[in-house]
Amino acid sequence: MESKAFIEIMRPHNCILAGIVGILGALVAYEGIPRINKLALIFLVVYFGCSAGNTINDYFDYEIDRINRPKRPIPRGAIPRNVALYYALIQYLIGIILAYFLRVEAFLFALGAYALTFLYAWKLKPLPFVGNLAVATLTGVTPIYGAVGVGRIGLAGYLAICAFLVNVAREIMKDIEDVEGDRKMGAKTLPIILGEKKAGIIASAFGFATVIASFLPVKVGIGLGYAPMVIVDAMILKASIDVLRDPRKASKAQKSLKMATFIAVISFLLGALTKGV
Ligand SMILES: CC(C)=CCC/C(C)=C/CC/C(C)=C/CC/C(C)=C/COC[C@H](O)COP(=O)(O)O
Ligand SMILES: CC(C)=CCC/C(C)=C/CC/C(C)=C/CC/C(C)=C/COP(=O)(O)OP(=O)(O)O
Ligand SMILES: [Mg+2]
Repeated sequence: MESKAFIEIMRPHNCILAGIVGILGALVAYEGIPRINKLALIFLVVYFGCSAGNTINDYFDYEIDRINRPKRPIPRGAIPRNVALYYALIQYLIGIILAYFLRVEAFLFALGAYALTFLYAWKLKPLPFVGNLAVATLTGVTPIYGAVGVGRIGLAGYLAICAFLVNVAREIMKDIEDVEGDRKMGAKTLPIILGEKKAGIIASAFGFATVIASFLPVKVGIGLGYAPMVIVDAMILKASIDVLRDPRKASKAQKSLKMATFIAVISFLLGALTKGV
């Protein structure tokens, strides 16, 4: 067993970003700075929900990852499959214990989100579009989780709409990217059911919807710090137009959406901290 594989299987880059989005949700909802211990708990509950979800995802995706992602920890033999299962359950337990120290609504919210990450990996992923919606919902509610953790919703609702829409677009683009391996395994993803061209049209529609939704916070006077959103919208528009024209560009487009998401999170944070400027 490789010890570093226990970090790798978490996909920490995703989980750190998700945890930051949880804190962002709390900041834009609270319109101020909540207590640091509360922000730390929100970050960790989201982090462990994401890391446990990634770990259990690789546990259930063992067969398909042997084709699509053979270098991942389980297919390459760095972590035995049964050890990955126990490791995921331990991460779930840590996150739930930490959630207990937040308000009861946040504890129950975490239970539901954790259950959905497990259900996605276990049963929902092979279902056409349902799997995409499940991941996008989990990703979308992350800022809402931070807001629930501090007891208000505020601007976090706009963050959630954008997060949901951009992740539906990205998940469909990832399915187009994985269509060969998924077809061999009999998965029923949107590009397999409808064809790559139609799936590309749907993905780009969600991309365009994200750009429109990204203007919502401007309505409520988010600050000048929001200016980097112009770069985000340009990246999303280009990725969406590319996939609309040629679904074979889905791999590059999904990576571009991931980068756009990272810049958008920073833009929302700066915008919230400069609200009214
Ligand atoms: C206008 C715009 C783009 C706003 C962004 C809104 C926003 C706050 C997005 C953040 C969403 C979020 C919580 C991202 C965290 C990263 C994450 C867990 C994404 C979901 O990943 C699932 C994906 O299938 C994992 O695949 P991969 O990234 O290839 O490992
Ligand atoms: C709101 C709370 C408390 C937690 C949310 C936790 C978060 C941010 C979840 C985000 C979505 C997520 C990371 C789900 C885990 C499952 C996952 C990795 C989905 C994508 O996996 P696949 O569709 O198999 O694609 P790859 O494995 O090829 O990346
Ligand atoms: Mg997977």
